[in-house]
Amino acid sequence: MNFSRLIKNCSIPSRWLLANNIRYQSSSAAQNLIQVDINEETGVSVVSLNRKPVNSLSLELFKDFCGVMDDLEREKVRGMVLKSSCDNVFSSGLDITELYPNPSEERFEAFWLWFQESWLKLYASSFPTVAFVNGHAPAGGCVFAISCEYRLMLPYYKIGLNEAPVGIVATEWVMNSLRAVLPGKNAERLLTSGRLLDTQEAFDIGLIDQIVNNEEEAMARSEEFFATFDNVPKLARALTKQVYRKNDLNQLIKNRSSDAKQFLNHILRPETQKIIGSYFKSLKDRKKD
Ligand SMILES: CCCCC/C=C\C/C=C\C/C=C/C(=O)SCCNC(=O)CCNC(=O)[C@H](O)C(C)(C)COP(=O)(O)OP(=O)(O)OC[C@H]1O[C@@H](n2cnc3c(N)ncnc32)[C@H](O)[C@@H]1OP(=O)(O)O
Repeated sequence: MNFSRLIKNCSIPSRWLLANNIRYQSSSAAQNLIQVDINEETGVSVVSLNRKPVNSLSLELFKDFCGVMDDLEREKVRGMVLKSSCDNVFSSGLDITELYPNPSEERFEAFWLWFQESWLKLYASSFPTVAFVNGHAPAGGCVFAISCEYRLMLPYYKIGLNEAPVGIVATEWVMNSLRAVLPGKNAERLLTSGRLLDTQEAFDIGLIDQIVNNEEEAMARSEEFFATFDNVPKLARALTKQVYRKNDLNQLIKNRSSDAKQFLNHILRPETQKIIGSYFKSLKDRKKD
């Protein structure tokens, strides 16, 4: 195998960004949408999604996430723990206001490309990744979690890919990330039913790896996970992960602009807009009851 070609092919940021003529520029330093804390002693970085109240995923959050991932690659961190700094919610998924009502083509295209970019950087990161699911993780929240290598979750929350009931078809690369974590038939059932599982159910079918009771425990379990790689050369580990995930990555890399167009066409269909609109209204109305 030609390793130098492989490394070049895995040079995640520049190759993929330049292909789409988009470059990282921190969009929201003042908003502090992502908090990063690197422990100098252990080399572990804790990345907290911080878009109050429920970490809905906006264009600005995706841009900042990509910037953070680039920084962590440069810093050569030993591992990353991804968590939320919002109460009770890991992430509520894509910000519905990016999808409804009828987004402008320009904004939506940028939104989707940065979302793809976030997934590519997380899914192919050279360092080990742990999701500490410290709150509900529907839809895009679940995608963040399944794109990491290891999942820890607090009890009594919900996780799953509920795109279908919201009128959205999860894209193929999202389905592939789920298939990488769950055996075929469970993955398909989770996607087609859009059912959200509670922590125990998610553990029972293998969607998460461990249930933890608090943050301290989560950090201790993460440290144990990172320690399993301490005697493995970093480059060999990273390339093994990237080659193992290569088919999933290539499926998106080869189809980035058609993926964005397809999703936009789907979102702009009047029937889809209607379903998302009534779903969003039901979210707002829930509070009034
Ligand atoms: C590596 C990168 C991976 C990224 C992957 C992303 C996407 C994957 C690909 C495919 C498609 C994905 C589609 C989606 O994600 S669509 C979004 C689907 N999300 C949901 O269905 C969740 C909806 N929210 C909830 O169920 C609940 O809010 C909650 C998360 C369980 C939290 O409940 P809680 O009671 O604590 O809060 P509220 O419900 O009162 O919410 C507070 C406030 O926020 C508004 N809100 C909630 N979710 C969203 C959202 N996703 N977008 C925009 N706004 C949201 C809610 O309406 C409230 O607003 P208010 O004005 O009433 O205060």
